[in-house]
Amino acid sequence: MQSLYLIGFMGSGKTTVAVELAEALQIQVLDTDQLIEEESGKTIPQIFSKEGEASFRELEMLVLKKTPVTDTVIATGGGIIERGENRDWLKKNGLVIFLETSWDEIQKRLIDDVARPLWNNQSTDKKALLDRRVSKYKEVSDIIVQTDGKNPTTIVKEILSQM
Ligand SMILES: Nc1ncnc2c1ncn2[C@@H]1O[C@H](COP(=O)(O)OP(=O)(O)OP(=O)(O)O)[C@@H](O)[C@H]1O
Ligand SMILES: O=C(O)C1=C[C@@H](O)[C@@H](O)[C@H](O)C1
Ligand SMILES: [Mg+2]
Repeated sequence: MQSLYLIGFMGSGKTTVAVELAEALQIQVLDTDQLIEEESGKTIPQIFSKEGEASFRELEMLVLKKTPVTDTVIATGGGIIERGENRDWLKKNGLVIFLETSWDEIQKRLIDDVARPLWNNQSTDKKALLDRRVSKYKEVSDIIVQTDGKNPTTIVKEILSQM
């Protein structure tokens, strides 16, 4: 089967849901953020602080294009859709699932987060970033699941019912 790519904003649950979806389908799971950290030998906050966001986006594109296009669930980073090249690649190669999550819900989920450099950057307007990205997530998605107030098991069931 075609690989399943989970997309959505920080805190939408891509990493969490990917594990459970892969388990349900009995296929492997990958996460582009984890692959970037493994390949670079650095954490995401280190890459952002030492090399900058542009360098992170370059690594992210290279990692995305190396992901297996069959039999895998792949959690992506929240900004994977920022590059047109990535959007084109996702549309061509994957079954893309958008975990749509409201601003209020995202704020609740990430209240204690310290690992997401953009979330923790006081000069970034996160609400504006979400608003700007929503149309890009929708542009590439084959399936959209609303996640507010639902647990990962329910979200997985809804994904499977739409496949
Ligand atoms: N459906 C859910 N309901 C409540 N909390 C959730 C749900 N899904 C994930 N969470 C929690 O929200 C936080 C963020 O989840 P997760 O890391 O899976 O998001 P993500 O979409 O992978 O974010 P990122 O884009 O930064 O990688 C975690 O603390 C996780 O436990
Ligand atoms: O939304 C984003 O731009 C990001 C989300 C995370 O998954 C990581 O990819 C990184 O922290 C950037
Ligand atoms: Mg994640």
